[in-house]
Parts: sequence; structure tokens; C-alpha cells
Amino acid sequence: MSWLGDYDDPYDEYDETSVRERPNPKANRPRTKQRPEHEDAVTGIVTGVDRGRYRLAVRVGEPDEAVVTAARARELRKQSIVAGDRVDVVGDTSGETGSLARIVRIQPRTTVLRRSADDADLVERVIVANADVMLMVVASADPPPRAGMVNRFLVAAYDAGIHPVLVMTKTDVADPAPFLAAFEGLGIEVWRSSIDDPPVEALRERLDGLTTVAVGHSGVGKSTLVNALVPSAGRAVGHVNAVTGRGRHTSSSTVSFRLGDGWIIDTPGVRSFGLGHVATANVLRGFPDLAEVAEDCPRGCTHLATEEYCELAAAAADGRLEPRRVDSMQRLLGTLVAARAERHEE
Ligand SMILES: Nc1nc2c(ncn2[C@@H]2O[C@H](COP(=O)(O)OP(=O)(O)OP(=O)(O)O)[C@@H](O)[C@H]2O)c(=O)[nH]1
Ligand SMILES: [Zn+2]
Repeated sequence: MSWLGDYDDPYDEYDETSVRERPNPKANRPRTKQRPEHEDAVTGIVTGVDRGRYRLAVRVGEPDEAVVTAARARELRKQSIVAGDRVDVVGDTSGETGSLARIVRIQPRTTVLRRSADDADLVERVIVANADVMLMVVASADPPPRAGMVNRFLVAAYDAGIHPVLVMTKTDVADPAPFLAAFEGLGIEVWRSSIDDPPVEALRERLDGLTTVAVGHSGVGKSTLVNALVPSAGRAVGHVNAVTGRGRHTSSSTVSFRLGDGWIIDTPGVRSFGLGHVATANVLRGFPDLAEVAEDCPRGCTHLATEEYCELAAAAADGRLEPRRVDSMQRLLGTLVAARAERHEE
């Protein structure tokens, strides 16, 4: 039996015969409604995507755990399937060389990390599904840290409902404290890492059982860190090319690795992280104390320092909120407002 045929064909042998016995009178009615559930399906976790083929881990934690290659069923062709997705898969899930399974369902996602290519881009792409933690990897120097970048990661994380964790690398090169001052009020979880002493054991423990997505600008030491956490990952460590200024062997795809009882999903070094799709309220959701106070703001308040009256600013002034917390929030929201302004100029 060959599994290498057209796996987008919904009428292959995995369809129950009842579908064919009663042909659909309305040709344009979605077939999925009439098709019986694939009761023999197993759950797979998408660990990588490559030109229409998906790499899945199936029967995770069981003795017959396997890595399988799969295509998606035709009815799923308009949906994106990304690293971290839980999917139902049928067919040959042995994982043997040359075998091809078929994804028939995408399970509901707990979180969705989206990214528009830039702020003007209305087309948002899902890059990772079901992440619990966003590991923002930022170099203390070389390349110099940029607050705007971290604010963007934070906005994307809060928007997605993913817990952000900041790792400052290269602390052997520079002290990250001055940079971190801008975020102090937000109470963000910060880790420090140096070339000789990355906090490998502590981070493994912290992230155990969770799905973590690692993000960071190219060259910050993200691959170095992922390799330290997952020695078998073999992520290429970049050497900056003197001519192009780009890393030669830098990672170019999104791949998940097992990390204890959880997963770490490494994304390619990003230069931009468009926020064209994000709403202010989604960011505030990450800060319940601030969100509650902001409920009394005038309608449409941006909560920026430029507002004539903002309840957050008032609360900072009369001691209900910590001034540096409101300050940091204004900076965070400033990033978003600037991103949206760019988008509307287009
Ligand atoms: N001094 C110092 N150098 C580091 C540290 N971490 C990583 N590096 C170096 O920084 C360079 C870039 O590291 P990578 O791990 O390739 O960076 P990356 O973020 O994965 O970059 P891309 O692969 O382009 O995404 C390498 O030469 C590393 O050896 C650190 O904590 N201290
Ligand atoms: Zn306000």
C-alpha cells in the first residue's frame, strides 16, 4: 500500500463508505459535516513544517512514540497548521522511512502567536500555536538591546495570552541593568545568561511541562541558549558575515524540541514583529490591576502621556498605582500606537 499519493484527496480509503453511499445533493455543502469522525485517528504535535509536509510527534510519552511525516487532508488546505499545533492524524503513523500520514483535524488552540510581516501588513500569519511561554532572548550588547523590540514582543505575547519571560544574554559583555530599567514597572520575569554560565538547569526546571516559544533578533545568542537547553537540538550558531552583516548559518525555520516534559519552539531570528492586528485592550489584559483602573478612562483613551485625562495617569498621581508601572505601560502602549499609526498611513 502506498501512502505517497495525493493526500489532499478526500475520497481515499480513509473515508468511510457511507460518504459514498449517500452522495451529497448540494455539491457546495462542506463535506466535512457529513463525514464520520476519524475514530482511528491519533493525536500528533506539529514539530516542524517544510513545503507542505508536516513533521509530527505522535503517541508522545508512550512506548511506540514516533516522529512521522504527514500531509494535510484537502479540506484543511485553507487553514494554516503551525509548530505547536495538536492535530488528529490517520494513515501510516509508524514513522517508517517513506511513510506518509494524513492530518484530518486541527484541535482547538489554547494560544495563537500571530505576526504580520510589518505594521502595514494586514495579513497576519499564525507562527506558533499552543505556546504557554514566550522566551524573549535579548543580548545585553552586541547587538545592542532595543526597548522597542522588547515592547513589541511583549505586546504580541499579551495579545496572544502567552506569559512573557525575558532572557538577557551576553551579560559577560555588558550589564543589562540600565536597559532593564525601562521595564521595571511591568514586573516582567527576567533571567540573565552569560557565555560561561547560562542558567540551563534553572530554566529547564522553570519551563518543564510547558510549551515555550523562543523569539529574538538574529545574533542575540538564541541558538546558543536553545542548544544549551536541548543538547540534541543542533541549532546552527551564527557567525556574522562581514560582507552581508548576516549570520551565515543562522536558523531559518521554526522547529520544536522536547524540553523535559514540555517543548521549546525555536523561531528564526526576527527583524520585525508587526503588530498591525493588536488592540490596546488585549495588551492591558496582561495587567489586571491596570486594566481595572483603565475601565474608568474616557472612551477611546490611548492611556498615553499625551492624553488630556487618563485614569491610569490619575491613579499614578494619587498613589493608587505605582508611577513607574504606569510609566512602563505608557511606553509599551506607545509602541503599539506607533505601529498602528504606520499602518494607517499606508
Ligand atoms: N560573549 C557572549 N557571546 C555569546 C553569548 N551567547 C551567544 N554568544 C555568541 O553570539 C553569537 C551569536 O549566537 P547565536 O546563538 O548564533 O545567535 P542567534 O540569536 O541564534 O542568531 P541567529 O542564529 O541568527 O538567529 C555566537 O558567536 C555566540 O557564540 C553570551 O552569553 N556571551
Ligand atoms: Zn487611559
